[in-house]
Amino acid sequence: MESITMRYRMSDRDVFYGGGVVNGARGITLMEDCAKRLMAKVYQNTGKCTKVKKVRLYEPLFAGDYLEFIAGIKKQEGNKALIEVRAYKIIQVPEDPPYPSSIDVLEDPPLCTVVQFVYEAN
Ligand SMILES: C[C@H](N)CC(=O)SCCNC(=O)CCNC(=O)[C@H](O)C(C)(C)COP(=O)(O)OP(=O)(O)OC[C@H]1O[C@@H](n2cnc3c(N)ncnc32)[C@H](O)[C@@H]1OP(=O)(O)O
Repeated sequence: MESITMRYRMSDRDVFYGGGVVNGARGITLMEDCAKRLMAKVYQNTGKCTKVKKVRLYEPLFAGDYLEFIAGIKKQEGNKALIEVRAYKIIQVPEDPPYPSSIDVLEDPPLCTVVQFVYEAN
């Protein structure tokens, strides 16, 4: 199955709420970028998103989190594709970091966000 992977570190620029919390829409925007890249890979054009079929926000995202986004095609019919993008937290900042650069590499990355997009290729 065709897929693409993108890694991104959330930063203070991505924070919307107090406590360093990133707004859900920021994660979804990055996930749509992944869906577009997958469309380009499969159809050689980015097409257009016609529907957002599912959005699940299972875990909050914070500045300093490293996310791994994985996009795959769940269903294809003609020029229509149902693309699912999953976001996993692979690294986070420890609660009481001994150094400003301290990180925790998560052995079992939690699934944070799932979005399904319906795309139509041009
Ligand atoms: C100040 C601002 N207003 C704050 C914001 O708006 S923050 C912006 C974005 N939102 C978030 O970051 C929310 C992130 N999500 C959470 O923090 C939590 O999910 C929650 C607090 C919303 C709920 O947590 P909790 O009560 O612990 O939920 P659960 O009972 O564990 O799970 C709820 C349902 O989801 C299912 N589920 C959980 N994890 C997974 C997974 N990895 N894969 C599949 N399904 C998962 C779980 O089974 C529950 O399903 P049911 O309701 O039982 O069917």
